[in-house]
Amino acid sequence: MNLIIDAGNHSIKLAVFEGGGIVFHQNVKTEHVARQVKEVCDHYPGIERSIVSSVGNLDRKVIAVLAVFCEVHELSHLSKLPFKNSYATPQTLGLDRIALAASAFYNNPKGNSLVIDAGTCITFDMVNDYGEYLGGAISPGLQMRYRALHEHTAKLPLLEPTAFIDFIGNSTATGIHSGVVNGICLEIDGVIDQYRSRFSDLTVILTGGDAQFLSKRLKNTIFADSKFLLEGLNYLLEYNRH
Ligand SMILES: Nc1ncnc2c1ncn2[C@@H]1O[C@H](COP(=O)(O)OP(=O)(O)O)[C@@H](O)[C@H]1O
Ligand SMILES: CC(C)(COP(=O)(O)O)[C@@H](O)C(=O)NCCC(=O)O
Repeated sequence: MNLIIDAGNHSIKLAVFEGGGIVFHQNVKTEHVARQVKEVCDHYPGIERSIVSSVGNLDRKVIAVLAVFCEVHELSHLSKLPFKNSYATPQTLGLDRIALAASAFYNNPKGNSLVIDAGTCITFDMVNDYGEYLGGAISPGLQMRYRALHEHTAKLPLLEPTAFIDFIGNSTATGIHSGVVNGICLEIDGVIDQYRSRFSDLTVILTGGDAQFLSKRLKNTIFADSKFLLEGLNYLLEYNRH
């Protein structure tokens, strides 16, 4: 069994894999991770290995707790990758983006894949049909856009994401919802179109905390998979076994 830890900027995800499939997964708040890791390891004594990917503020204590129970691989730019990484600054590439690229590569090794992760940020990551990771884009996420409008103005309220009726907002609230939600959807659809014009037979994956909310609002029909990143980390853990 493998224990997977994905520490994003919003939340930390724990998952247990057995024989390539997920048998347990959970979102945990930062302050509870060390305790939760111990509970999961106690509950699944079959856990032998673990991989940790952090782009957030994961307490080093979590790694120390984990090391008591199993072998730990801390994902880094020095980890072995199954694809060619052509990012110009591999040492600064987000570890979550490496995991997404790994998942894209394993799921579609001979095809073109674009992964869109709608989390704290929205990231776009491209793996081509030669198994080469090219990079992509980093854009503000859904909550971040609502918060930015509130925090950088005197008058705009902080709103929660909601379905809006028309792109012409006729009030402050509907104007904000249109700007944020309609803006993100047009951005994602537009970016997908750009990639489709350059790459034939492109597979597009949408994942991350806001994937479900956004997928039904996008023009492009794409596959939303919430476990995509965790599966990428599990592949990388197996790939980095000694
Ligand atoms: N339980 C939830 N209910 C509603 N929205 C959620 C929930 N959990 C996460 N989200 C949404 O997902 C986003 C974070 O996605 P996530 O993939 O967890 O981000 P990160 O990888 O940056 O930690 C938040 O901005 C929020 O909009
Ligand atoms: C872009 C990110 C902040 C996204 O983080 P997330 O929204 O998944 O929490 C993260 O992948 C990161 O810190 N990247 C480093 C810069 C780069 O990828 O080039």
